[in-house]
Amino acid sequence: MTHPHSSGPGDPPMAGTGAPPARTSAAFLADLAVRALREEARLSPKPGLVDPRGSGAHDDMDVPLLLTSAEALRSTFRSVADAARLMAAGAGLREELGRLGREGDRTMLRTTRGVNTHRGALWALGLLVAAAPDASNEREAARGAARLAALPDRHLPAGAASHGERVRRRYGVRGARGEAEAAFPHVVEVALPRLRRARAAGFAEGIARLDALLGIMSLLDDTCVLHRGGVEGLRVVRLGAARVLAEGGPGTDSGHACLLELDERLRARRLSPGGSGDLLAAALFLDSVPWPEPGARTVREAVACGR
Ligand SMILES: CC(C)(COP(=O)(O)OP(=O)(O)OC[C@H]1O[C@@H](n2cnc3c(N)ncnc32)[C@H](O)[C@@H]1O)[C@@H](O)C(=O)NCCC(=O)NCCS
Ligand SMILES: Nc1ncnc2c1ncn2[C@@H]1O[C@H](COP(=O)(O)OP(=O)(O)OP(=O)(O)O)[C@@H](O)[C@H]1O
Repeated sequence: MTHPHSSGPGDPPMAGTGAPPARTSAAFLADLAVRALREEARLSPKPGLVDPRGSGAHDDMDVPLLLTSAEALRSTFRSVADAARLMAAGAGLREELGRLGREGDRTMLRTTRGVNTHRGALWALGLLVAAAPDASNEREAARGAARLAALPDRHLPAGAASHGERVRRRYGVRGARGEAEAAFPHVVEVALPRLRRARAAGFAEGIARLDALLGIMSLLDDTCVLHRGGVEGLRVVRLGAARVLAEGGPGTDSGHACLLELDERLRARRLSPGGSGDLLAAALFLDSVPWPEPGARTVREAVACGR
């Protein structure tokens, strides 16, 4: 039996006023990235994550804060897309993206008064926004993003170790950088196929997105979870998500009940699968890019009208 309760896409077709910008313009790509963040935030019920029902496993975030943060990052995504248009995909662009990403991080923290709402999402979406115009499909975009991620950034500050850095050293996982350098396998091989399979099976969009999120959660070495709950916490998240899927997924009554149980468990243990939330947003972004018809070479070339 299918389950009707879940909220999904909530945005009108295109933000802004007047005529839509050219399909590859920086403003357009930034809009797709911000929209992906908004749609991830509004999707419900997400286990352990912030959603319209509340703060999930967090005590410093809610949906309005995520939406404000997403909007504040619009200009960063726009600058990222502009830089990618003007510079060849090499070391210079990598360093410029690093600079813009760190500036975006500061904008986020200023906007949220110090709360890390979107660090991981900015990293993933920033790289994908930079790579999308020179790709003809989502797989190529992920590979372009991986090439950028793997280039050295001489200006990366040596400062205090991040949570991710500590977790990587302690548990030997590769975290957000590893996911990008591997061309976002949890986005391209897990989330997008699940999204499409669930849609093709007739599930509502919100169910398809939850199914994609659970698919990521069941497999990802999420440094947010490892930081808060260690290996045992990661086991709870991964097995819990796999169980929801084994019960029939979020679109069935038993899968839905199992999902709500998992949500309670994650909230009680303060386990937030933030990395999975980021990668769902990355999948929604790639899913929304108007890739050219087969035969045309890239998004950029497919659209004659320039930026
Ligand atoms: C790579 C980043 C995310 C730092 O990662 P690090 O693990 O050291 O830091 P931190 O723990 O603070 O954040 C990592 C975030 O990634 C997400 N995440 C966690 N695990 C994973 C995973 N396995 N896969 C993907 N994302 C994950 C979570 O949201 C987490 O909060 C990034 O902030 C960075 O280095 N930025 C530099 C600016 C830059 O180069 N930007 C380029 C694009 S604009
Ligand atoms: N819906 C969501 N709810 C909460 N976090 C999300 C959501 N979507 C994505 N995230 C990601 O989760 C990360 C926040 O996780 P978290 O608060 O655990 O990080 P932290 O600041 O490193 O750790 P801590 O809060 O334990 O000090 C952000 O980088 C963000 O990109």
